[in-house]
Amino acid sequence: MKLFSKEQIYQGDAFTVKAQNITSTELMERVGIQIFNWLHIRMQGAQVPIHIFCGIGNNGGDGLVVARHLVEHGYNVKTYIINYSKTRSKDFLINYEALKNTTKEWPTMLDNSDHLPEIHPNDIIIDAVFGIGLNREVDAWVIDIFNHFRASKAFVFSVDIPSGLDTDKVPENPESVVNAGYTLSFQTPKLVFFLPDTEKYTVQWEAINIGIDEAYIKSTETQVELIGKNEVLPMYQPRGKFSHKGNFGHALILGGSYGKIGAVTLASKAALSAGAGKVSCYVPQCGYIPLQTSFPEAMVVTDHSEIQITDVQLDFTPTVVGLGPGMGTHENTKAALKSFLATNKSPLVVDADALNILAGDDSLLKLLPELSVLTPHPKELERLIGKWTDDFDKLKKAKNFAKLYKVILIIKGAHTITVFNDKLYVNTTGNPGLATAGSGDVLTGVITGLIAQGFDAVQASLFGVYLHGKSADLKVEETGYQSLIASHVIEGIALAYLDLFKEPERPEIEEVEDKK
Ligand SMILES: NC(=O)C1=CN([C@@H]2O[C@H](COP(=O)(O)OP(=O)(O)OC[C@H]3O[C@@H](n4cnc5c(N)ncnc54)[C@H](OP(=O)(O)O)[C@@H]3O)[C@@H](O)[C@H]2O)[C@@H](O)CC1
Ligand SMILES: Nc1ncnc2c1ncn2[C@@H]1O[C@H](COP(=O)(O)OP(=O)(O)O)[C@@H](O)[C@H]1O
Ligand SMILES: [K+]
Repeated sequence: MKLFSKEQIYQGDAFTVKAQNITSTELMERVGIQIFNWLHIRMQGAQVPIHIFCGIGNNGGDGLVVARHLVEHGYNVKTYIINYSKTRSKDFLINYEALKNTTKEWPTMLDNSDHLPEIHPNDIIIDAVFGIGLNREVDAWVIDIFNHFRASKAFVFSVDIPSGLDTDKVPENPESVVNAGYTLSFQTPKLVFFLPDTEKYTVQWEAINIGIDEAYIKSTETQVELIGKNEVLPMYQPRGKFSHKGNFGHALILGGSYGKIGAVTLASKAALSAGAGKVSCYVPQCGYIPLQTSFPEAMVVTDHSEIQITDVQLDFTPTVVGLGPGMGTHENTKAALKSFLATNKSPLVVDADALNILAGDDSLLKLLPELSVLTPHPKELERLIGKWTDDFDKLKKAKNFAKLYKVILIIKGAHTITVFNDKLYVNTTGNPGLATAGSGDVLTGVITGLIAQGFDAVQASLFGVYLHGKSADLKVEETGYQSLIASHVIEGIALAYLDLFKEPERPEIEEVEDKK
C-alpha cells in the first residue's frame, strides 16, 4: 500500500474533488459520515458522554460533521471549538453553521485553558483539533487542554492523526501531542505510526477508505510503501514439476566462531527452509561436528583455524553468500573478510559481525557488490551510518548510505524498514516474540535462501522480511511471546508460505458500510 506524503494527500483531495465532480464540502461530509458510521457500528447508541474537540481547520470541520451525525442519532454529545487561530477553513465554517442548525446552540468556544469541561474516565473524547495541517508549535494553552485529556483518563479517539503530531517530524515536546487510544486515519496510515519515536502517540490505528480517486492512487509514486500480503504475493515464484535442486541455487553461509556456531546453523537452516536448492556452511573447524550432527542437509567446509575464520578458500562459486552470523571480529577474521571481499563475485547478504567489521571502513564498504543486502539491528546501523538525532534523521542518513554504496539497507525493528533507491518499504508482519537471540540470523538465512533460488535482491529483502515476521506471527500462537525462539521461526517459514494462499489479507483500507 502506498503511503502518501502530506503534500500528496492535499493533491489527492483536489484531484478527487475535480475527478468526481464534487465540492470539498461534500468530500468532508463523506469523510465525516465514514467516521460516524465507524463509531455508530461500535457504539450502537450507547449514552456515554462524548466530548468532541474541534480545531478551526478541516480537521475541526471533520469533527463538526461527526458531531452533527452523532447528535442526529441521539448520542450524548458536547462540542467544543479550540479557537487557536483567526483563520477558519471554509468547510469548517459551513459545518459550524450546520451543527448550530441541528443543535440550536453554538458549540462551546475555548480561547484559553481556564475553565475546561469536566471529563470523566468513562467518557469518550473525539480529538479533531489538528490534522495534517499542523505547521508550527502548539500553543501552551492548547497543550494544557491536551494534558487535561490525559488527566481525565477518558478514551481518546483521534480523527486522521493524533492532534499535534506532524507527519514528518518527531515532536520536541511529547505533551504537545494528544495520546490517542485509536486513530482513524484517512485513506492511508501515516509513516509516523510505524516509527519507534512516534508510534506511541496512538495505541491502535486503522485506515478508512474516504474515496480518494483511484486514478490518483494508481498514478502517484510515493516515497513510502507498506508491505503486506498483497504486496508480496505477486513476488511468489511457483515451482515447475520438473525442477530440481540445481534450479534453486547453492547458498553459502559464511561465519561462526568458537561458541557461536549456532548462528550459522540457524541461518543455514533458514536458507534451506526458504527454498535454496543447496546450502553449504564455511566455518572454523570447531563448527564441523555440531553442524553435521544437527543439520544433516547442509554441507560443511572448514577454515584452517579451530576457532575462527582466518582464510576463506572455496572450491565452488556460491549463488549467494550470507555473511557474518556468529563470525566475531578477531583481527584474523577481519583480514580474511577483506581478502574475501576483494575477490568475491557472488551477491551478498551481510549481517552481524561482518557489518561491524565493515562499519566505518570506506574502502571495505566499496568492495560490496552492487545490491548487496545489509541487515543491521539498531546498534549495527549506528556503527554504519553514525548517530542520529531522531527517526527522520535516521531514515535520511540510511537513504544516503544506501545510495552511496548502492546497497539495500534493512533497518531491523518492530516495523522493519527496507531502504533502497530513496524509497522506504515498511514491513507489517512480526511481533515482540522476535526479540530473542538468533532471530536476526534466521532473517539473514531467509533472504539468502530467496536470492539463491532466483529472487532479485530487492524482492528477496521485502519478501524475506515479510515471511520472517509472518512466521513469527503464526508460531507465536503456539508458543506465546516469551517462549518463541529462533528455531520456531525457522519452523514457521513453511506456515508463512502456506498462509500466502489462505485467506486474502484484510482489505488494505476499510470500507465502512453506510448506516445513515
Ligand atoms: N484526503 C484527506 O485526507 C482529507 C482530509 N481532510 C481533513 O483535513 C485535515 C487537514 O486540514 P487543514 O489543512 O485545514 O489543517 P488542520 O490540520 O485542520 O489545521 C488547521 C489550521 O491550523 C493552523 N495551524 C497549524 N498549526 C497550528 C498550530 N500549531 N497552532 C495554531 N494553529 C495552527 C493552520 O492554519 P493557519 O493558522 O496557519 O492559517 C492550519 O491550516 C486532515 O487532517 C483531515 O482531517 C478532509 O476533511 C478532506 C479529505
Ligand atoms: N518487538 C519486535 N517486533 C517485531 N520484530 C522484532 C521485534 N524485536 C525484534 N524483532 C525482529 O527480530 C530480529 C532481531 O534481529 P537481531 O537483533 O539481529 O537478532 P540476533 O542478533 O539475535 O539474531 C529482526 O528481524 C527484528 O526486526
Ligand atoms: K486530529
